[in-house]
Amino acid sequence: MTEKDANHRECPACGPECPYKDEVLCLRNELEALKMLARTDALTELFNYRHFKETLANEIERVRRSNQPMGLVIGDVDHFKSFNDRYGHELGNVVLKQVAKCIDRNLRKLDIACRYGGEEFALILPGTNIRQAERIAERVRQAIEQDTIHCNDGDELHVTMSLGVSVFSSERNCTPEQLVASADAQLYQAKEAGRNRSCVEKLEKVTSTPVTQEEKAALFALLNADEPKADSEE
Ligand SMILES: Nc1nc2c(ncn2[C@@H]2O[C@H](COP(=O)(O)OP(=O)(O)OP(=O)(O)O)[C@@H](O)[C@H]2O)c(=O)[nH]1
Repeated sequence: MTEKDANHRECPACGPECPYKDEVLCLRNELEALKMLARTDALTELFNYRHFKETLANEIERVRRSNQPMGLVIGDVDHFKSFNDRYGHELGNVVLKQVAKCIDRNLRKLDIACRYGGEEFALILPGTNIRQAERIAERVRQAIEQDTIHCNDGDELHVTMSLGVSVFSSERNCTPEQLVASADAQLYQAKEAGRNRSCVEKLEKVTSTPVTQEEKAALFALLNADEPKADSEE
């Protein structure tokens, strides 16, 4: 919106002649800025954990309705404690900011990058299947590996990241917490396997949907057929 448009906007409370129009519009803008701030991590400027939690729950609902899968990647900077101990917390913070930028550069517009906590990052990837999520995780991993951190004394440093990849689809029945736990388990595998790698959840292909006895009975009733006595007799 141009400045001219903004000046001609009606007051949302009392219409065009409202004497408090400018004040109300200004407060409204401030409220929007505060809302954004409440969802942003102060250090990295990515979304924060609060936004992650809300968005993950919403995206899971969207998958259930749209049938489009969603990827979840959790990444953790390798040996970050040693890095902090050796180079100091301030440089550690510089690294976290740079890692965040690197992640952001390597995602698509619709992807949602969050700081999960400490040196952990979470990426919500709407409309993404497990193979695509794996490719994105690898792209991020390689970009971080190739990025150079320039220190004030001229030194050049590098960090790496381990990542766990999981996916939610409409065939899957799990809670947001279980999905996070599954990506976390893959992250653990990546650390165990030597770090600086991504590990992907092995999904069992769902070939049939389990049907309850009640659903079976209802189906047979609909078809006016006799229900077999027990599964073992079929
Ligand atoms: N500089 C800085 N350090 C942080 C921040 N948040 C967490 N850390 C540090 O990140 C380190 C995480 O260490 P660990 O969880 O032991 O893991 P690690 O050393 O990265 O080892 P692996 O994950 O096993 O590769 C701790 O030393 C925390 O103090 C932060 O905002 N800034």
